[in-house]
Amino acid sequence: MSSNPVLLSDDDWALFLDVDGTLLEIAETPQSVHAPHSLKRLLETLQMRLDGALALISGRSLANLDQLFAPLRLCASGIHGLERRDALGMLIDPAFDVSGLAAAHEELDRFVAQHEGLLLEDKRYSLAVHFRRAPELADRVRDKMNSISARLGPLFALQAGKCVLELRPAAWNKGVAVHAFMQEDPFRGRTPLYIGDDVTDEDAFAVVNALQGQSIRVGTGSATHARHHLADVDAVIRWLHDNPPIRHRTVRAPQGSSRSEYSS
Ligand SMILES: O=P(O)(O)OC[C@H]1O[C@H](O[C@H]2O[C@H](CO)[C@@H](O)[C@H](O)[C@H]2O)[C@H](O)[C@@H](O)[C@@H]1O
Repeated sequence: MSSNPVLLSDDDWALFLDVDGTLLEIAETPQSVHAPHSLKRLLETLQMRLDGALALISGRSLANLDQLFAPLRLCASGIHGLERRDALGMLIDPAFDVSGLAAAHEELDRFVAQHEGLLLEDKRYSLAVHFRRAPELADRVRDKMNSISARLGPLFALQAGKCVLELRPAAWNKGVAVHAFMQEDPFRGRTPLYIGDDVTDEDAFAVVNALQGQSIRVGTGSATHARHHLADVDAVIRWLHDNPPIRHRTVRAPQGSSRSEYSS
């Protein structure tokens, strides 16, 4: 795995960015993160230079992403690939029946109330239990989520993350979202570049690799499909500033040979 990703200068890039741990430093609770103005400006600039081929691919809900990055309303996928907003601003929100989660919600409400430091995040289609403030409870959370998962059956998957375990619809993942964006303008025909930091980004790395794109894992420690590596959130922001993936337009020279030029 290379720690100095290099972009081929004459590719037309489509950029996919994970959020927590990639663009935003991990914080004690989901609500305590903040997207600085400089980050929003960087995303806006990249989006323009890519003619719109930039999407956030997050475990957070779309509504939550819009709050965090307001006033930007970027192309995005929320809840690990389940929700999606395309480049026309259209919402693709599969009518997934979540009634099966109601009993799990009640059970987890009680469980979290009995264990100080745990936090239940209800994302409508999924339920996440955070234990960042009580890491000693990790095994107990795992046991509880495993037992609920077994009762819910194969429609829901148990998703691990950073100090979190989540029950989410099994049919979607971040790879599904990246694949869907790549079928649509302005992503179609581009070379995908995905940057992410967590186990939930691995499906997307695999899809991007299969499309001959670039995959970059942030941080170290776990096995990964990613082919490149950046150290942390600061390194990601610096790298995006220094190596902005942009759109190149191939223009025909008079003799019929071709050359590339930046679209900006
Ligand atoms: O796919 P991502 O955009 O990376 O989102 C993954 C999860 O991020 C949030 O939880 C994580 O970040 C919190 C804030 O830094 C942190 O307190 C928590 O421990 C992390 O797991 C978010 O709350 C989840 O819904 C996302 O799935």
